[in-house]
Amino acid sequence: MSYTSAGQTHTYEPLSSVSWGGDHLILLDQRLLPEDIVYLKLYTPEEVWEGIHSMKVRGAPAIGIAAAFGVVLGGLQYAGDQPGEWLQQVRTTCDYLATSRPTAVNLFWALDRIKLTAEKLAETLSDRTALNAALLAEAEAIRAEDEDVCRRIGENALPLFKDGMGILTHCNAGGLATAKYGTALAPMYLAHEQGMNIKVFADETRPVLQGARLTAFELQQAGIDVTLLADNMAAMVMSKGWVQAVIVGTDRVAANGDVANKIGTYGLAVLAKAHGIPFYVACPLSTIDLNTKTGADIPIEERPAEEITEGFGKRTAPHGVKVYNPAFDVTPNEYVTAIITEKGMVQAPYSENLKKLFE
Ligand SMILES: CSC[C@H]1O[C@H](OP(=O)(O)O)[C@H](O)[C@@H]1O
Repeated sequence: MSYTSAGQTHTYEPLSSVSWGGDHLILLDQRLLPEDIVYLKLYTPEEVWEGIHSMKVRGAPAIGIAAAFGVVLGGLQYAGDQPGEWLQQVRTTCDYLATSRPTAVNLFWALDRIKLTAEKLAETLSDRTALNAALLAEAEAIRAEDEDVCRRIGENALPLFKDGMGILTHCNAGGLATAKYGTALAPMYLAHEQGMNIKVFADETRPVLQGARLTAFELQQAGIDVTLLADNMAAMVMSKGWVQAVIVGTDRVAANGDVANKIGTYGLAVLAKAHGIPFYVACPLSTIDLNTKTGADIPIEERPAEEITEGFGKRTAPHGVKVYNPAFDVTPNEYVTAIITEKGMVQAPYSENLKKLFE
């Protein structure tokens, strides 16, 4: 990727969160960013499950991509010569990886897709090597398609931006959460490539600090003007007139347009409405789940208390204190100005307009 500043063209290669290493999955351990860049080699579905569950890899599309390669690792573990047994191994691996995290629908979308592919392959192929090679090709396709989809989301969201605009975002919906470019951050990269001066305000996003550790890192690496905020500062920044748009990613959009995203998003949407600021959600169609009727039906992950009580490398709360640590919240569709996808922008009435995306 590249951008021009002061007449100088700068090129850089953004970090890749998930890639295939021939017979293993390569994961960038996002828990260690921004201080340490550590790539892990994973050889078993169990390692992939743990990588997703512990958030070494995180972000809805990236989770789905990692899980797809995890299923390939499961297929490679089968040593027999019966396609039916290989298929059962693949199905068992899919069911296992589906238990790694509950909210991001891309996990289940990717697992369903790779399982369906395996079922079709087992009808026509009998050689184990051929079966595994074809399943790997599907996982690679999921990854490659996500990169293209994210770029198209960026292109569709770009018209919402203009020179000098202040944009606030929450958590990390950047290249680290996807195959490349990200969703909410994709238009920021394109705007910057085209010489547009945007000012991004990134919420730190407690308790896992994806905004501080990942979004600020990504945007600084790209030379984009980014200001880091504590999560309690958004209202003041909006009241100063510094923000003209909020754009976030999502982990699951319900059929009625309710949006599950990182905890704190709902509050931002209410603040944006109160200040007359548009609130945009950027996502691929693989994050829109028409089978989930409303936000009330979206499973919300609760994570360990230690994420809150032991941040910053030291204890930050008394032992034994009760902790509530939901990783996501749901923004009702009436707070969502528009949802930007690879197929274009969708606005209310979401129940009918989201359905049209799949027709
Ligand atoms: C482009 S999906 C990004 C989405 O995923 C994040 O959750 P987590 O870091 O817990 O995987 C967050 O909700 C982002 O908006």
